[in-house]
Amino acid sequence: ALSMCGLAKEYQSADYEKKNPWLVSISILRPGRGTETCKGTLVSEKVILTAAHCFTIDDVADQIKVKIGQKNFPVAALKSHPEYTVGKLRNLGIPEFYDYDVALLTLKDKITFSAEARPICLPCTAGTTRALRRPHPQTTCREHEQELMSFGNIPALFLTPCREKHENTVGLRRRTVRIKNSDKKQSCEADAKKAKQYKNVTEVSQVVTERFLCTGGIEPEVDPNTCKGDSGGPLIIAKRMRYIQVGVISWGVVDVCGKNLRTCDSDNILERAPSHARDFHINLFKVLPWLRQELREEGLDFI
Ligand SMILES: Cc1cc(Br)c(Nc2ncc[nH]2)c2c(Cl)c[nH]c12
Repeated sequence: ALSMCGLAKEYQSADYEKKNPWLVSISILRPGRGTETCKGTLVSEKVILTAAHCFTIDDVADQIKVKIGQKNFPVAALKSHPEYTVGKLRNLGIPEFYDYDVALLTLKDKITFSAEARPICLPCTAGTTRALRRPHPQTTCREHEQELMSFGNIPALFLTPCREKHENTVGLRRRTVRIKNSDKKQSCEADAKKAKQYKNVTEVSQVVTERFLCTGGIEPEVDPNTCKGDSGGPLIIAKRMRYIQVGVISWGVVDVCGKNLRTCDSDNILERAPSHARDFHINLFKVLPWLRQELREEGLDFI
């Protein structure tokens, strides 16, 4: 049977690889310049979705290490979105521009799905129609967007590493945020100008384009924030224990983490982040033509 996307072990004692079997850790080895780490998601038997800004023009596939569950997988190819151009606005004094900040890694070999390695659901695929318990093929892509991204501030979640208090191991925590999609959208986007890299931004729409979803801040509730290392990770909407990825974590206004990991226990919920600490994610509904094209042979059955 077609593998079911967005399905995870839910029992409390399951380790985090089983609770988030699509989460991929990506390390890019740069001889003499250390290693950059990013996150990504498994979207088919051999393709990983992540952020384009994790890579530089000189990175080649064999420098990239991918870990899913506890296993490492070699990478065959890296392809960033053709419209991603980080230096596009340099002449306006804007050093980093994250429009179309998405990329796909293709693994050398197909992965056998297991409790530790399973794909997440992507918008406008038959898998998401099934996950939403809607009739296939009658259900349309527009209906996916209406059901998932309807009006209002949409509850969503992202995953961030944390330090297990007692052992010295790294855990993973689901953090709930609200996608500001209505009355709070304007003020969410306006805070982009408070990023130190964006002091020369005159018009917010220069850096917050149509491709972005905005989370963070303290209205209607305090949202946790991403860290740089979360780049490329998923922004997920959970519907009846099925998980659908609607965004890719791209950039944020304040790097609330710095070097030290936050502890996993939930007592430090009251983050010290300022109200203008916002995060911006590439909206997968806005890069569908590219996803369809690049994933056309992955058996995802786009609708
Ligand atoms: C997830 C993430 C990525 C990047 Br790149 C950051 N850096 C940045 N944002 C604006 C310009 N550069 C941040 C910050 Cl800051 C917080 N979270 C981030």
